[in-house]
Amino acid sequence: MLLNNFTLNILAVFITVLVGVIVYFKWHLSYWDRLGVPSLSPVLFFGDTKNLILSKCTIGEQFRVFYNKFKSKGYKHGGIFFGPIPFYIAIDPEIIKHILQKDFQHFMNHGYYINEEDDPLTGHLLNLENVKWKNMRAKLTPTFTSGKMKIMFQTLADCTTGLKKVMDDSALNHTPVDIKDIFGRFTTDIIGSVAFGIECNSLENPDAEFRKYGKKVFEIDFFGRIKTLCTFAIPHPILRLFRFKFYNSDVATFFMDAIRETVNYREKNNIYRKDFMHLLLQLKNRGLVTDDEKITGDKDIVTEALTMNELAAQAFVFFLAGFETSSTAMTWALYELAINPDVQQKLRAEINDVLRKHNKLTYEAMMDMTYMEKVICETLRKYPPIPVLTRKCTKDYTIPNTSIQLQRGVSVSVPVLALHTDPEYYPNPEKFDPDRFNDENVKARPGFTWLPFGEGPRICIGLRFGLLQSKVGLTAVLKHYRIKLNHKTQLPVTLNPRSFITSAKGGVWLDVEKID
Ligand code: HEM
Repeated sequence: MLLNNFTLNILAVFITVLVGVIVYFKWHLSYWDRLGVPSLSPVLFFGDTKNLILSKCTIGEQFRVFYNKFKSKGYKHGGIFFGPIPFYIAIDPEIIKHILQKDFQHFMNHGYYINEEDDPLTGHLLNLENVKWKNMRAKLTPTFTSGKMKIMFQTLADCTTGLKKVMDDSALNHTPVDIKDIFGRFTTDIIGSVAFGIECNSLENPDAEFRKYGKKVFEIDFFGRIKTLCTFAIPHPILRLFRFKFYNSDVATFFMDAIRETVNYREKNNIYRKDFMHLLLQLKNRGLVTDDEKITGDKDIVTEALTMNELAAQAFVFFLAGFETSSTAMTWALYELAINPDVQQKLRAEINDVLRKHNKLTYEAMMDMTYMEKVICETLRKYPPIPVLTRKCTKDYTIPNTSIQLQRGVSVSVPVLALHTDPEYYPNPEKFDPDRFNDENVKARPGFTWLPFGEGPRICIGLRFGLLQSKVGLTAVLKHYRIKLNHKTQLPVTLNPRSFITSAKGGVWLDVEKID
């Protein structure tokens, strides 16, 4: 009898807690309705993102479903639940413009996890917030000017030798290439060289350590997904209290050691090399970027210099943000060129004309390739490597022309893939048509409807470099090889739901024919 009473009491407590939790979550899930923002039909635990959490679609596709649902009802914005987390979605380009540019002070941060003490590589530009971000952005901006791109160009062009060798082997042996893997090795070699000052040789040796760890950063397994969700769901001060680390320790150790070794070697031997690492060393030792070859010596410090950990985190983000995005863009470009041979031929004709005029591959030649630019823009439209932009609301904000107030701390998103495939802005969006980026067509479209690099003060700092290395890679391939789609490519092509970056499930496989 005593036991029965005890059991009943436990049961009663359990049911009360359960009912309490359910009531709380029901109330929580009515957050957008209470605010007056159009919402969908969120359910417990999954929110509105069941398909995404169960890996049935990509984040870009999931947000496109939301976008279409809100837009079809005439709404300019909406509110969804990413699991239990409320996310505001801007649909109307005018609202997007306010968020990314006009009212930037309210949306300055990405909201990603940062723990400089226990996980120093998280202290990079993409993650930094508020004043720290502003200062770091100001310091790094001079490293990405067109002048600096020009200086680095040869280091970048040198990596095409390895690329051609791999393509030659494929053409000679009639073996199809997994082009994403080849371009991944190409951009690893480039960024390894310009950001770390290391000859990675991953084109020659696919098992090179740099390639191995570079891939590992992007391979998000089950625990990686849980970790990522934690960084959105749990307040960051609590995570920091428990010394939560985002990057796996083997990855962090590899990159920290590689950077430390390069820094020590260059400082000890006063080495000058035309690359990002040289500019980062100037920032560390002199506090600013200059046009000379000095990395140490007189202290010209005008602002605070970078610490060793800060330098390492910035070199790391150049790698993180620079290799997979560009290799993805080049992969999709070749996929489209393989299935649109007329566009491939037109682009090759431009490459031949421009290279004949300039005699060799130079920075100026790359700038002259205007059709190439359009092909890349159209590729980034159809397949934006980063399909959704995110921001954190950092100050309460009244949405323009409404009385709705977004609260500080709420996550905000811009559904890039959805905008890029909206027939209102891009008629017949499935068609690959570089002429959409002719001057008159660009002018006819509303602004803030092409956002592969983001926009506003937080726009991709490496935009120029990303475009440049994509142009160089495509030029090196198309000048010497005709490409066709190999039957190993899974058709119709679908997006890989296990990747945050917009990539093809099963990869893109190409047959390569050498042009004499
Ligand atoms: C095709 C190539 C690339 C694409 C599509 C791309 C795309 C993006 C996007 C969408 C963002 C976020 C912008 C926003 O939130 O508004 C970003 C930020 C960033 N990207 Fe890129 N990126 C590319 C290449 C590169 C390269 C080559 C580098 C460096 C070498 C780089 C470094 C960065 C950094 C450091 C940030 C953070 C900027 C900040 O928060 O201030 N990216 N990129």
